[in-house]
Amino acid sequence: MNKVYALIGPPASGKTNILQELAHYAIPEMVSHTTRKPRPDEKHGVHYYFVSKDEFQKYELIERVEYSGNLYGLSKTEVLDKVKRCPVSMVATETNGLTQLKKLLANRLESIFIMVDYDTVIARMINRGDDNTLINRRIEYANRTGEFNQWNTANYVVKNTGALAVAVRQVLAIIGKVTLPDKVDLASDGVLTPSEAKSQDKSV
Ligand SMILES: Nc1ncnc2c1ncn2[C@@H]1O[C@H](COP(=O)(O)OP(=O)(O)OP(=O)(O)O)[C@@H](O)[C@H]1O
Ligand SMILES: Nc1nc2c(ncn2[C@@H]2O[C@H](COP(=O)(O)O)[C@@H](O)[C@H]2O)c(=O)[nH]1
Repeated sequence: MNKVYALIGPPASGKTNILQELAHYAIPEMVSHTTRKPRPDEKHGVHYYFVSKDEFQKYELIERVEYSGNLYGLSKTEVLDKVKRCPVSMVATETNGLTQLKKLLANRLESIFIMVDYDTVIARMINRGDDNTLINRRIEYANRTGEFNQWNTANYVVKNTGALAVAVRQVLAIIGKVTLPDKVDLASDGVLTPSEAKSQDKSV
């Protein structure tokens, strides 16, 4: 059964960055439509389909939300195409989107909560160039919709307060894309178990 993993969590927890890294492993992301203006490094069709409010109304969306004064939504075509074609696909969404996707995808969908603390969220939003009004709106939304507490209900939790690569590796492990190296034969490597060492009178 083809699976979809939703990355959820507070603003600036790193959902977008993690999805960008996963793209290097050929793990596709469902691209949503938004009326928000692109950030400096964002590309149309990669991070979002950036559209006007009028255009936004024309798409057949399976879910939509107003978030911080902008509209966001996933088109039916985008979701069904990815579910049909891709063994694993990813999506970043806020709370309402997750609820809608669960209704549609049922047990094809699993959620991964990207956990960061409050202070880190604020610092990253300032660093990202978000202004104070936007930061306040996003924090208010996150508090109101329980985005800091979704670890309670998510299928998986990944902490993203250290190196991004660590969080990415954990997500890869959850979605079954990390293969373990071959098991090493410790005896043939000259490493002794404690009982072997004792029998050879070597301290360990
Ligand atoms: N592990 C990390 N260490 C340091 N900075 C990070 C880490 N992960 C992400 N960031 C930075 O935090 C900021 C927010 O990341 P990102 O945009 O991926 O978060 P997001 O969860 O998608 O946010 P939003 O929900 O607000 O769109 C970015 O500037 C990003 O570079
Ligand atoms: N319900 C939906 N939420 C979405 C969608 N695309 C993104 N998002 C979430 O919105 C916020 C804000 O994103 P930003 O890129 O403007 O900072 C974040 O939580 C995203 O995960 C969507 O199609 N539907």
